[in-house]
Amino acid sequence: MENGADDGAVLATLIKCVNFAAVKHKDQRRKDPEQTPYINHPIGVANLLVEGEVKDMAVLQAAILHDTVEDTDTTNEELVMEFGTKVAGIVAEVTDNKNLDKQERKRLQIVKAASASKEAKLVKLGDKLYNLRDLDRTTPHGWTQERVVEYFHWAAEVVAGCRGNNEFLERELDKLFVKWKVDI
Ligand SMILES: Nc1nc2c(ncn2[C@@H]2O[C@H](COP(=O)(O)OP(=O)(O)O)[C@@H](OP(=O)(O)OP(=O)(O)O)[C@H]2O)c(=O)[nH]1
Ligand SMILES: [Mn+2]
Repeated sequence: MENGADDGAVLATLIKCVNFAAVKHKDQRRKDPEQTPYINHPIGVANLLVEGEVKDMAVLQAAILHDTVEDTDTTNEELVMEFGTKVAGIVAEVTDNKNLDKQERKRLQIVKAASASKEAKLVKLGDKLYNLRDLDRTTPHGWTQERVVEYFHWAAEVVAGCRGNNEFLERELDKLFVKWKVDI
């Protein structure tokens, strides 16, 4: 069956989004021993949401863009201009304030998760699932086993505030929490 004009527009929007994130993250690598290109992470988070049958385009776009403001020179205004207020708003909700010290940033993620929008909670669930699967697969460069275990426990607290939004993502997260003996 031939694709309709609407399908073309949806695809064009998603490709623009992937390209924007790829350009912004172009010099970044993951912390795994293989130094995987960073862009694999945001694309992978969006792909987890697709596996979880998330259909909301704004959520999928926000997933692809979710680390651009936190980790690159991208501004919220730029996202508003390029992708609109809804997508930019979701990204803003999942963006840590890097001016705060790390402990405070981590504490705020737990506090803010519970009152976040459903859209932001979905991105958070995908982000945490991707990062925990990564930690389950391999240890980032320079991380001790204790730091990995701590991340699992902290992530479970953030995930607690995001529950009730996606059965697939929450089930996959729970499998990892059970494996790593984290109380849920
Ligand atoms: N597990 C894992 N994480 C990696 C790797 N490479 C980069 N990261 C990123 O590191 C962050 C988690 O490391 P932390 O030490 O807790 O955070 P920090 O980078 O902000 O200091 C995640 O950021 P984030 O996506 O913004 O999420 P989060 O900080 O909200 O958890 C994750 O995407 C890797 O190889 N494995
Ligand atoms: Mn992320």
